[in-house]
Amino acid sequence: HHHHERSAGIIGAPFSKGQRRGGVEKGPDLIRAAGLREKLQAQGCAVKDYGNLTFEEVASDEPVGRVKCPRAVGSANQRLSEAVQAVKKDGHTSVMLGGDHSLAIGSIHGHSAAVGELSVVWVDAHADINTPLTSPTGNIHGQPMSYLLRELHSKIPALPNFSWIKPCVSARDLVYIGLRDVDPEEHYILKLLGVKVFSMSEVDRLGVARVMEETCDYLSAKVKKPIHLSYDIDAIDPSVTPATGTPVVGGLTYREGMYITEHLSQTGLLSAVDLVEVNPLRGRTEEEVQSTVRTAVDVLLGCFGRLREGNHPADYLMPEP
Ligand SMILES: CC(C)[C@H](N)C(=O)N[C@H]1CN[C@H](C(=O)O)[C@@H]1CCC[B-](O)(O)O
Ligand SMILES: [Mn+2]
Ligand SMILES: [Mn+2]
Repeated sequence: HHHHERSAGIIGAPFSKGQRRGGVEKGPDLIRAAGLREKLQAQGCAVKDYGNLTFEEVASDEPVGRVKCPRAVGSANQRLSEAVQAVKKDGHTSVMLGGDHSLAIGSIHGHSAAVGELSVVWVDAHADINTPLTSPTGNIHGQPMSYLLRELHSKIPALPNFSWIKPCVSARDLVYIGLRDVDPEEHYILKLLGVKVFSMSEVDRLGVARVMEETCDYLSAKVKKPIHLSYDIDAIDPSVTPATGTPVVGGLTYREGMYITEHLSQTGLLSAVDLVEVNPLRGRTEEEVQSTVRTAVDVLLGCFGRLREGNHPADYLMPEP
């Protein structure tokens, strides 16, 4: 059993109740079918697949105020939190395959339970920081960060199956990349809390290399903390990843999407990754679905050391005649 430099613990979270479109629960198995495990192993990464979580059926889940499916979302994320904590305790980098972005609640909560203070890099067209009272839709996939930030705790009403959540992220330890569809209420919150944002305007102005340099300098300005990367596939342009619930034009190129994870991988601080919002039913053709799923896999391979220049095993020896 030779030593592996990197080790991935895969958790499938086939969950869709943080939003209204069926199909996103098929994400985990589609990403597996595209060869995630084999491709990670081929690049020298150890892999343990913990399988798909099974989420308890919630009988009646009437909205609370505007918030939809709170009981199912709260229960699913409590299970996910426990699962991520266990994967971290087993010594792996956690890889959570969604499912919708409400799953970041459990993923980040469980990661923090295992490692303590952490940084969050949120790659997304959206900020997903609405509170239950600011949300325009009531869909919890647009709200996950509001339950996790200490600075917003006083703005969050009690919800059924949410009382287990302890806010575990400080606004100073959060960076957004790729924003281009932010609700006014979210924009107010981001400004109020002084959250670091690299919207698509900054990506255009600075270029992705400078964005990543500034992201990492900003997050490690005081002390280097484990990084939680929460990657919504809709951060990338819909011309590349159309099979997703809330596509927005003007997104990251495939190349920028890869550069982000190549850069984060090389910090050695990447401790957990979410890859969410892949929805095959939102692809108009099989090719649209496959382009989306292949890109999701490539994003994850970048997290575990894959470089476009190529890679070779540390112990490789050229064949001798
Ligand atoms: C609501 C529609 C009309 C709008 N184009 C749209 O999608 N808006 C985003 C922004 N705020 C909304 C919400 O809070 O419900 C939507 C959340 C997207 C969640 B994500 O996980 O995909 O990032
Ligand atoms: Mn999004
Ligand atoms: Mn999102």
